[in-house]
Amino acid sequence: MSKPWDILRPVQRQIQLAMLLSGTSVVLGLASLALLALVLGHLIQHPHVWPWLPMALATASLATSLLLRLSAFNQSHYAAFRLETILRTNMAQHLAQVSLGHIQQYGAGALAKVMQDDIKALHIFVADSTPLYARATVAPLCTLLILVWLDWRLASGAVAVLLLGLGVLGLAMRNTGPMQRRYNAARERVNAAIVEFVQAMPVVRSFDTGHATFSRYQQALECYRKVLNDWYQQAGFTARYSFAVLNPLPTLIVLLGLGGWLATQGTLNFATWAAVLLLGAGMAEAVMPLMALHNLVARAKLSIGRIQQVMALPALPPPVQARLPASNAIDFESVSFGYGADPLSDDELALCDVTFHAAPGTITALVGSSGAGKTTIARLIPRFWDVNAGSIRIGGTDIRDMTTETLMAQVAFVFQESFLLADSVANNIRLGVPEATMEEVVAAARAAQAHSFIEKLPEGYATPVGERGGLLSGGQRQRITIARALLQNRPILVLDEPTAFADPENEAAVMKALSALMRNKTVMMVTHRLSTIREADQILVLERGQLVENGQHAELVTQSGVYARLWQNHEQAQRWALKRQPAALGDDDAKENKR
Ligand SMILES: Nc1ncnc2c1ncn2[C@@H]1O[C@H](COP(=O)(O)OP(=O)(O)OP(=O)(O)O)[C@@H](O)[C@H]1O
Repeated sequence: MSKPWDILRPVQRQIQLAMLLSGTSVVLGLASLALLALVLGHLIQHPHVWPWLPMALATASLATSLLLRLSAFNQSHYAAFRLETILRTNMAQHLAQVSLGHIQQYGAGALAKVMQDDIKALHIFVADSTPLYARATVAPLCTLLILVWLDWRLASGAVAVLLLGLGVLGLAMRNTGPMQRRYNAARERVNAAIVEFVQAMPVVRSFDTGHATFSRYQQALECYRKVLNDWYQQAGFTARYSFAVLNPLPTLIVLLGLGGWLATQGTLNFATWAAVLLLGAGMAEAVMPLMALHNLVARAKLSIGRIQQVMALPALPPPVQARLPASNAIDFESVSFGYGADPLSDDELALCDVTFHAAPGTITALVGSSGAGKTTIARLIPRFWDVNAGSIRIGGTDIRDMTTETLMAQVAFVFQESFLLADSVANNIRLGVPEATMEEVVAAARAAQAHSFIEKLPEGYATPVGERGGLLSGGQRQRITIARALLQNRPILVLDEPTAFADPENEAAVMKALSALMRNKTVMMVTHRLSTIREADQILVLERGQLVENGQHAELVTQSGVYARLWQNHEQAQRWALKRQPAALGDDDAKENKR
């Protein structure tokens, strides 16, 4: 991984310029004070001659100092905006290359937080801290040089106060490393608890009125308060003591006392004394921002670490020589795949030596118990992950030899959870086919059994669907996703439990929509509902990552294998449901009779 500050390289020049401007502004500010001291000395010696030139120079350098300070902040803010844009663009471009599996594993929420909060934190760091850093180092150093040049004895007095303040500051910051880490960890926990509390609210409330997540949030808050308390107790007193020492008053008292004594000894003239007082009073105070900067640097490093972690997510290797598929057939050949660190160890294999052929225009159903590997097969086709052994081919071409664009032009997906953008219904259907006309959108919606409910929405096709489609029901969201896939009209269709979140009323509509979508396509369909796959051209039965049976319903059901068992269970469940119905009716009748 690259060094932390490498991330600032694209705006390095601008940051350097901002620091140079800020440093020069400090020097000019000090020069204006030195000139004022000269004016004072001149007026004491020649009270009737107004020193126009030094006055004019002092005013000019003060004005230039202010202007430079302003433009230093302008530069650092421009650099921050530029850096923010560059990082967000780079990250978005990189994430577009990263396999979907890695993105899923990192977590959408965590990724959004890095893209949003950490890049923003870096923006604030570059905008505010860089000119401040130049000021906090250049100001005390230049002041010291001028003081030594003016009078080394007074300079020693001011340095003594500065060293005392720095010593106390050092004590206050002595344990900041571990403390800072504890503080950051506690802050992260509070943030995570807030996100969990808000995101899980609809689910959690129905179970425990939000009490459990709220108490997790409170615990995180309590831990945060404790860390702050400890930090305050450990460093608070010394920090306040160092602030008291570094403030201008102690330096002023030392310079006044020492200067007064030297003046009475006749070894210090008034003009020099006045200059030292004017310049030296602020010397110790000028280092104070260093403490805040120390914390800001630590926080910026944490943000940079997370940004670099995201940028280090491995991108899918591009094909050496891009090839096109010759047909819409899908072939798995001796595919093995594991999610773990040692993917090919037997314990970690999610798929083991899976081989099958799905002919163009046929429906292949994937069945098996939970965790058997059905979803893994579905997700390997769009390269959520790359296989660890064997190969997957579409139309005879290994999917690793296709560009992402070629692969995506072949395959459309409908997953359990349908993802909708916070946009209008029409634009959600158009996703991936932005040039589609309104007629085409409506035709797709009609075929997906979505037209009639869309028409009843307040603004029809222009109705916003809300964040992640939250204003629609599960079945409605699913039918919009199906309309989207219909419009995309890609020759291969991967369906992963597409009716999982549809209520019984919607399920029939979703199934009807799906049959329109599946027409003339090569379909891979993961499902637990065996009733929906009786007509499939082939059924692949998986058990613990292995393909144990392969055939049509009629033949598989007669073998006394896994499918026959699954089918028996399915039939039993159906009979149980049918038996329950009259019983339930009976219960109601009984209640009715009682009334
Ligand atoms: N992202 C992941 N990271 C690590 N392991 C995973 C991941 N996804 C699935 N697995 C594991 O891989 C195996 C196969 O999972 P898969 O989701 O393919 O099964 P499935 O047959 O679709 O199950 P279900 O019917 O419950 O959805 C399981 O042991 C599962 O725990």
